[in-house]
Amino acid sequence: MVSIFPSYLAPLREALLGRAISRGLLELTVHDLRAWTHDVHQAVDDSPYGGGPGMVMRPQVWGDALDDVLAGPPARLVVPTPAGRPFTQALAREFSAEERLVFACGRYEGIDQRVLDDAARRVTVDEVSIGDYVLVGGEVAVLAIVEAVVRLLPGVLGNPRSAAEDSFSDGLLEGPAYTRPEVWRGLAVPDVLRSGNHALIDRWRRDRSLERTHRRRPDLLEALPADALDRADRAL
Ligand SMILES: NCc1ccc(-c2ccccc2)nc1
Repeated sequence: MVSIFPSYLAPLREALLGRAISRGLLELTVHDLRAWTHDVHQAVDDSPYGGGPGMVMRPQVWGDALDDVLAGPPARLVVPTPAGRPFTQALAREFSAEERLVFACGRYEGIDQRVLDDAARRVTVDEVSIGDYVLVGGEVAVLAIVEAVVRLLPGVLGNPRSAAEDSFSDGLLEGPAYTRPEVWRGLAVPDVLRSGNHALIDRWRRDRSLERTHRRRPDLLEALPADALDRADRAL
C-alpha cells in the first residue's frame, strides 16, 4: 500500500488480519508516498489544471512510487475513489485470487489521471468505490477492501462455512441472528430456532433473508438470476 498517512493502515495489523500475517497467510507492506519526493517540502500535491477547488496529487511522485512498488511479481493496482466502479463481494472474491494487490491511497481531490493511465500500460488498474460518499482519502476504503478480501483467503477464518454463507453469497441479506439467553429483556428467541427441526430452521432463515432483502435492498432481489428463487421463495 502507498499512502501519505501510513499509520492510517496500522489497524490491518490487529486481530484476525494481524494473526493471518503472523501465520504467513499474507504479507503486508505500507509505503509512505513522501519517500518518493525530492524537494525539501516533500510536496505531493499541486493546483488543478482548469481551476476549481482543492489540490491534485502530482504525477511525478506517484509515478516513481508505483514504478518501484509495482516492480516484481505481477500485481493488480487498486485505487479507491468515489468515482470508481462498485466494490462488491464478487470483486472481493476476484481480488482474493490475486497473487499480489497494490493499493494507491489518494488524498485531496485525487491522483492525476495520467498516473492511472500510465500504470494501466503495465498492470490491471481497478478504480473502485466502497459507497456513494466522499471520504478525505482512500485509506479507510483500503481498510474495508482488504478486510473483505483477506477474510476469503483459505485458513484466515476459523469457520470456512461463514465465508461461503455470509451475506451476498446467495445474493440475499443475512437474516437476524440470536444466542443465549432464550429470553432477554422480555424478548424471546423465535421458537423455530430451538425446535431442532433443521429443515424448518433453514426455511425460516431463508424467509427472513428474503423478507429483509425485499424491505431493505429490493435492488438485490432484482439482480438475482431467474432461477435463484424457488417456488417456496416466491410464495413468501
Ligand atoms: N467510495 C468511498 C471513497 C473512496 C475514496 C475516497 C477519496 C476521497 C478523497 C481522495 C481520494 C479518495 N472517497 C470515498
